[in-house]
Amino acid sequence: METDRLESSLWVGNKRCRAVLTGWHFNWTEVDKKNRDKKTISVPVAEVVGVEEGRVEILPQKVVVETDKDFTVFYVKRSSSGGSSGLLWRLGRTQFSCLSRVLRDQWTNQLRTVLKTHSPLRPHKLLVFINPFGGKRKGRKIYHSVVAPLFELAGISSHVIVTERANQARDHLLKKDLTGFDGVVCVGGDGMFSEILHGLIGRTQQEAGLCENDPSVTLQPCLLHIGIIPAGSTDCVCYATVGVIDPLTSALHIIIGDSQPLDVCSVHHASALVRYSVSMLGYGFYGDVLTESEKHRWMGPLRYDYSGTMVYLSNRSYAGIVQYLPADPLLSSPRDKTRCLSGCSVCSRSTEKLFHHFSDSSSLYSSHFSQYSSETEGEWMTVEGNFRCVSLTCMSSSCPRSPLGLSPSAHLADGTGDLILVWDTNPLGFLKFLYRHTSTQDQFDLPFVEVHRVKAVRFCLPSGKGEEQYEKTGGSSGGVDEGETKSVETESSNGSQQHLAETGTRGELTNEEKTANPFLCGLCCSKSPALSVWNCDGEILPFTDIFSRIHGQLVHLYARGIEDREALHSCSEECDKCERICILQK
Ligand SMILES: CCCCCCCCCCCCC/C=C/[C@@H](O)[C@H](COP(=O)(O)O)NC(=O)CCCCCCCCCCCCCCC
Ligand SMILES: Nc1ncnc2c1ncn2[C@@H]1O[C@H](COP(=O)(O)OP(=O)(O)O)[C@@H](O)[C@H]1O
Ligand SMILES: [Ca+2]
Repeated sequence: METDRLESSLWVGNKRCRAVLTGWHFNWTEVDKKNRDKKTISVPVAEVVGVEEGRVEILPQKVVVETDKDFTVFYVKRSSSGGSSGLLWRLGRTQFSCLSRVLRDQWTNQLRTVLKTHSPLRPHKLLVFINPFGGKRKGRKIYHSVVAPLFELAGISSHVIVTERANQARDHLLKKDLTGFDGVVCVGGDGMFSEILHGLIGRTQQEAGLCENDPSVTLQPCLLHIGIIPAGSTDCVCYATVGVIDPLTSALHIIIGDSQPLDVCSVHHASALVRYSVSMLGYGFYGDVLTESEKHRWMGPLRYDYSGTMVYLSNRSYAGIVQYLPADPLLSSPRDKTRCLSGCSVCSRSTEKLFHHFSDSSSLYSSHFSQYSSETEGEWMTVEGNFRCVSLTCMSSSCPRSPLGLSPSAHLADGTGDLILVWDTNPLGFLKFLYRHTSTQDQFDLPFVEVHRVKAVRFCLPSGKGEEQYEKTGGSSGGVDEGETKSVETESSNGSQQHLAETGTRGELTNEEKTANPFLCGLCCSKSPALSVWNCDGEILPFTDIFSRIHGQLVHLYARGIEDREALHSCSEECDKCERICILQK
């Protein structure tokens, strides 16, 4: 790396500094200070955003003062982020003065060369889709005032498309020429991200000659990276992969070419692909919340709180049979209280398994489709009963509404998902479950909740009951069968079934609770199970019977996972102890 090294005196304001550029870091230290006060500021080359000749400002407005001996370096600077779990990134800026123009040019050229050679994933050309109607309808403004100036500074050229209809971005990615693009950026919410996801996965499989409808196929990972500039309602994918909802932070992750692999869940019905999901595939409560919220789109992001309250008050439960293929319990567990953070070791181990130790996963799933198959890898579990909700998430699905998410210990890229089963319970119990999502209290530590780390899931309505036998949303048509039971079974994948246990419906009100709260009793005792829909990352699915499977690391985002705040020093300004520039508050 010695050829990349450059060292000289530079001035920052009226202070003389010794500046050193190696292949990995750009450091400057004030030289005239007494030894103990000496402070080195060190910026990893990977986090340099851009270098400009002269004295330059970019945000909030571009101001350039052209001079011969000055240059300005822009880089990532961290700051604490209020209530969110991750770190906010800001644009750090330092102006340097040199003794001569020749030295100035040497610094700017060398910095640019090092950037090119040591940050291979930085994008040069991006395809940007803006949903002008997402969230609070600020997508266009956010892109043009915050993101575009930074892309220009970083020398990224972008082709911008403001969408005029739903699915335009998906169709573009499926059909149009994508030559020369390094990545695709969506400015919008989870729905917009989902369009990009479908477009890119579909395009990649088309080009690889693979059939997406076959659930046993090992899908081809997408080469183009996806960037998300949050401008939606839930923004769960952004929050769960970056830790904050902040367009500037996300733009900086895109510029420096961060890379975060992400698991994707495919959803099939009757041997055809229905959709892909990354955040939440939810039946019951979340399905009904989505159905209700679509009627109130005009409320913007608040529609979910309003609809959530309405659906909660309607107090429904939903019957179903859930089958799941557990993941290896030795690798991790949804209740191990760990969190998937930047550089997560569970995800790294899974990268090795997925890509260096190639095995044909089709045998795992084919057994479930072909009853004649003799494959016996994995053992399917079966449960049946009445649920408040059944959710599958292949990441934590944290969002501002729920800072730790649906499954706080889920991993972004471990090739598994977490299946959360909330059995029918009394209204107070279910409220407790929901409310725990807003705090650090464990939502799985309730007697009517189960969570399983899984590789695949199947759901269907109880046998003999067609959809027509249920009331679509919330009608009450008689009492719950008093002696109702749920059953837990295992099924070896060659088809034989083995009965394991039988337990009564959980979560009924105790007599004391009934006396104390006749309203709740009235709410809870009069409904028969209802029929719901699947909420797949904010889209309603047209089928209730589904098969779903997790595809490890199918796409890559311009992100790096949530940075651990504790791992950074708590310094009040630029800090020589950190490898990074941080401005965390004490
Ligand atoms: C009492 C407080 C309860 C708070 C419960 C919070 C649970 C939050 C779980 C969030 C999981 C998010 C998964 C992400 C899904 C998104 O892909 C997807 C699409 O997003 P987009 O519109 O940005 O495109 N979003 C959604 O489907 C929204 C799901 C949101 C559910 C929120 C439910 C709020 C419930 C409020 C219940 C209040 C009961 C009060 C009783 C008096
Ligand atoms: N120009 C458009 N007009 C109408 N719908 C659109 C347009 N562009 C995208 N969409 C759709 O809008 C839906 C919601 O978008 P999203 O950006 O996720 O916002 P929100 O988070 O508020 O739901 C997505 O499913 C997307 O397909
Ligand atoms: Ca996962």
